[in-house]
Amino acid sequence: MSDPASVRVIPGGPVNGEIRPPGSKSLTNRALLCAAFADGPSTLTGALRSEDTEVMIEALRQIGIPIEISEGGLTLSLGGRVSQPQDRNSEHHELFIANSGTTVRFLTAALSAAGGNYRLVGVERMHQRPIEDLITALIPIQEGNIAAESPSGCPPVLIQSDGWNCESICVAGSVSSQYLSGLMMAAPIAAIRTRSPREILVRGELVSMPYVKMTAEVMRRFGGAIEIIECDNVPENNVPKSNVPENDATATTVRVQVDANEYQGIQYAIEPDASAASYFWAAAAITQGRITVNGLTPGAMQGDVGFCEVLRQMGCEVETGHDSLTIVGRPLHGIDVDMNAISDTVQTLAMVALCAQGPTRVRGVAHNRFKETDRIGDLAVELRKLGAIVTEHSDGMTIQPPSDGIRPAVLETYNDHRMAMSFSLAGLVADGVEILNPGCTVKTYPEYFADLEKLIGRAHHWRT
Ligand SMILES: O=C(O)C1=C[C@@H](OP(=O)(O)O)[C@@H](O)[C@H](O)C1
Ligand SMILES: C=C(OP(=O)(O)O)C(=O)O
Repeated sequence: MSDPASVRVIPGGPVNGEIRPPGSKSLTNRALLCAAFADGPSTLTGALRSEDTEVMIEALRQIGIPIEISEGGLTLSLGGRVSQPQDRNSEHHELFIANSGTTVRFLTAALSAAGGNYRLVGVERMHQRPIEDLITALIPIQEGNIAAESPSGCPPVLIQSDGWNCESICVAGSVSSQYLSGLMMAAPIAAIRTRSPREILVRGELVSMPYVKMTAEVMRRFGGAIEIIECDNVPENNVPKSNVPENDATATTVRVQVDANEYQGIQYAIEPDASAASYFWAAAAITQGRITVNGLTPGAMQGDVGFCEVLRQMGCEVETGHDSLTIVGRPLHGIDVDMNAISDTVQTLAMVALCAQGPTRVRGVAHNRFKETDRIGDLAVELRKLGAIVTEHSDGMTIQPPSDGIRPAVLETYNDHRMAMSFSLAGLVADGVEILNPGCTVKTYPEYFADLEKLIGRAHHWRT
C-alpha cells in the first residue's frame, strides 16, 4: 500500500487511558554503538525499530558487526567487536544515514576513532544539517583525512582514518550536543588501537545538556569511566591542547574526563521514548483527559520527561507512579519557558499553547533551526494557519492562541516526524485539521497514528 497523502484525526472528548511508547531512539542508538565496540556480546531489549535506528543497525552490520533481531524486532543481539582495527587504505564502506542526526554524528566520531575508510551519506535535508564543529574537533586529532563535503560543513562525511592521536579534544556545542556525545562514546573506541584522550573540553555554549548526561550514563552501563564537570572556570589539567588556537579566548564551559575503560558487552533494557510520550501527555492536557505513560518516571535517563513539569506549570496535575507518569488535564494558561534542555518537545508545547489562556514564550532553542526542518520558522508558518498569532525570535517564539478557536487548516509536515505527531493534537480538539505526509513519523515512531487511534478509540480519516 502506498503511503497516505494525509490524515485527519477526528476530534472528540477527553483522551483517557494508558500507553507504553516504543523504545527511546536516543538510548537505542547509544546502546547499539557501545555494544558494537564492546568486548563480548550484548542484548538490548525494548529497542526502537524505526528509520533512525534502522540506519544505525545497517551501518554497523556493514562494517562487520553481527546483529540479530528477535521478539518482533524489540530485542537486538550484538556479537560485539570482531574485526581487526582498520586503516585509511582498507576497504571503502559507503554508509546510508538517512536524516538521523544521532547516527551521522555518533558514527563520524566512532569510525574516526576506530579507523578505516568510510563515506556517510544521507537524504537531502541531512546534507543541509551542520556537522562542521565535529569535523573541526576531529581534524587535529585524527591520523588521515576527514571532511564534510556539502557547502557550509554538512554531510556527506568522508573519513579516511588511522585512528586518533591526542590527549585532549576541544569541541563547540552551541549547534548540537550530539558532537560531544559522539566524541565521548568514541573515546574508549580510540583506545582499542592507540590510546584514549584524557579529556574533552566544550568551548562556549552547550545545548541539550540532558542528552550529554544520558551519554555518560549509557557509557557507564557498558563499563566506560567518564565524568562530566560543569563549571565557569574549568581546571584544565595541563593536558597539551595542540588543537586550540593560541589566542582563542572562548571559555571552556564543560570538561569531560575520560578513562580508557573498554566497553563490555551487557544485557541492557531501553526505556520507552520520552519525546514520543510528550504527545500523549499533551493529549490529556488539551482535552482535560488523563493519560498514564508506563515505563517512565521523573528519574528516567531522558531529559524529555521534564515536559511533564512544563505541563504542570501550565496548570495540569502530574502523578508519579512506581513506573509511570500521569498527566491530568486542567484549564491551561500560557507560560514563559526555556526549552533548551528539552527542545524536541517544543512542537508538542506549541500545540498545548494553542489551547491555553494567554501567550506562551519559548526560549533557548535557536538550535531547533538545524533539526529535521527549521523548527522555529516552519513551525510558526503552520501555527499561523491554525489561527495563532506568532512572533518569531532568534531563540524561539511567542504564541498567542487564536481567540476564536483553532481554525481548519491543511498542515505541511516538512518531512519532520515531530511536526506530524504534534499536529495530531490540534486534530484532537478542532475540526478540519489535515496533516500532510503523515508517513514521516517513520523516523522515530512508525506506529504513531495507529497507537493514537487505539488510545482515542476512533479511526482517523486517511487520504491516499
Ligand atoms: O543526543 C541525542 O540523542 C539527541 C540530542 C538532541 O539533539 P541536539 O543536541 O542537536 O539538540 C535531540 O534533539 C535529538 O533528537 C536526540
Ligand atoms: C532532532 C531529532 O533527531 P536527530 O537530530 O537525531 O536527527 C529528533 O528526533 O527530533
